[in-house]
Amino acid sequence: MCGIVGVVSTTPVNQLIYDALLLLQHRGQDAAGIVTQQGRKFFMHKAKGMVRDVFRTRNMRALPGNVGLGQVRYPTAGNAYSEEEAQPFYVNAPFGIVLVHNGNLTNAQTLRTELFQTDHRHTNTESDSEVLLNVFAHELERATAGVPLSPEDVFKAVRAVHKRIKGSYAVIALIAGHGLLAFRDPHGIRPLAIGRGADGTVMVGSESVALEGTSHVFERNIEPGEAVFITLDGTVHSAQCADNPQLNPCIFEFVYLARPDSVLDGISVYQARLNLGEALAKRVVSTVPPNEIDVIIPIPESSRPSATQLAHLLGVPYREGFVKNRYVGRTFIMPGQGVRKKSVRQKLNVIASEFKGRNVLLVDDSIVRGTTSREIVQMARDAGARNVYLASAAPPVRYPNVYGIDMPTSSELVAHGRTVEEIRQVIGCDALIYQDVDGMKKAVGSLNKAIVGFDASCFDGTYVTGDITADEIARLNEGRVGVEENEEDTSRLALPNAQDA
Ligand SMILES: O=P(O)(O)OC[C@H]1O[C@H](OP(=O)(O)OP(=O)(O)O)[C@H](O)[C@@H]1O
Ligand SMILES: NC(=O)CC[C@H](N)C(=O)O
Ligand SMILES: [Mg+2]
Repeated sequence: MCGIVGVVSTTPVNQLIYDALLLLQHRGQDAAGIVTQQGRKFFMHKAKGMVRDVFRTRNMRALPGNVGLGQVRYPTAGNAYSEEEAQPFYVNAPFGIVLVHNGNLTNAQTLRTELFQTDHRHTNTESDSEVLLNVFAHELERATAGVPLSPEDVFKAVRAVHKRIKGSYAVIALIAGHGLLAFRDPHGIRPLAIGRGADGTVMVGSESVALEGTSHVFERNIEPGEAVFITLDGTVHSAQCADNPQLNPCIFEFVYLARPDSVLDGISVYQARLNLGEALAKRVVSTVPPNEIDVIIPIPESSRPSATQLAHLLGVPYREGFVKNRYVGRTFIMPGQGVRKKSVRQKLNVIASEFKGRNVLLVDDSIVRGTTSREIVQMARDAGARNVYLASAAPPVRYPNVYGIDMPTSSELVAHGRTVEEIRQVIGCDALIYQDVDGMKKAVGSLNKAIVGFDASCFDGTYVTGDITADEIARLNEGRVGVEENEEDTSRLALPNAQDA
């Protein structure tokens, strides 16, 4: 999950791309980059860090032109610490292409070998996105009938890309002197939308909030498998480039990744979270009678809509018991377990009066490694809570994610191989209530009946692009830097009074 944006306008786009990236900052905090084009020349600035830190005034001044793209990175492949793997990526032939990618390729290693041995192309990083760019460049070279490029040439290249690459990919690319291309994988796992400004500016971005927050009107989602090519005069061409497109958006976008004020694939993220809270209410009453709960407290930020709806339905007061330091980013998308753990305490502090002598029900949107929950439950106890119950608006996360969420191995997931009772003991709460998988799918899916199925692989172990074997998962993690050495293997966590599963 990264944030991507692309713009074709008649006025300078540097500030517009910067503003859109700020609105997508929650999708990636590790690196940021922008490329603009003036004449035939690309201007690029990218570095590690958040948008505000990466772009100083001098960098912004050095990004001229009326067309461009940008990305905020959340590393899920390659090297989380490498400056070179910040996006956009550039290749000089054919024409000159820069590209940004949200998602994760599951056959990047095979493609890297193929690129070298068959296509004779060099990749210089461990990033799957660089592989994607080179596959696209190779196919564009083959598809080009003449200069200037026709939209049909571009679509032909995208068709070939869909045949070669596997995994999840929402992509925006700028082809020098020709236009801006956007396409989505045949399952539409990662989101991508297009909209327009009053002056005719065309914008493509990961979430509707990037369009609306910069005064553009959302027009539609890019369809799974579809490619949209916007020529430099703002004309939009589009074509379906996949043989069997099927919309299977990632359900974790609705649980945690996306901003609540976004609408993705026709579903309001906020409404999805309210529905998850409603479904969770039914699960809570069967475990803890509402009259034994004095107060419901969300774990800020993402669980708030679900917690309000849960409190409303149970008729229990909703209170704020944790204050979030707004200057600390999202902890889940930080690379490395050490920094994630430290950041929970830096990020959240208790209002002790809300806990003292009370039975509290804490609500989170999801429990992944259990980093947040274990700290929070202890903080609630230290603040004097009598009983600390914990409810999760998502089901247990039991399987690795291979589509762009940083959950590469099952051993780091607190729910992997454990019963709910065992997880409860690891987290240290007095009762633990999870959403169930069907309840989650219904809660979100009822908001757009056209969606036949979600990618819910981290919850149900079903991979929409075809079965992913344990070997493939291991191969995907080869060459990853910035995860393993810091990662805490939760299978080694001691259970207080029980044997590990
Ligand atoms: O079990 P864990 O491995 O700790 O992961 C789950 C937690 O991480 C996320 O919060 P985060 O701080 O990233 O963002 P938020 O402020 O949007 O809730 C999520 O909302 C959970 O609170
Ligand atoms: N999560 C993402 O979308 C990341 C994109 C790409 N796989 C990277 O690691 O840079
Ligand atoms: Mg959270």
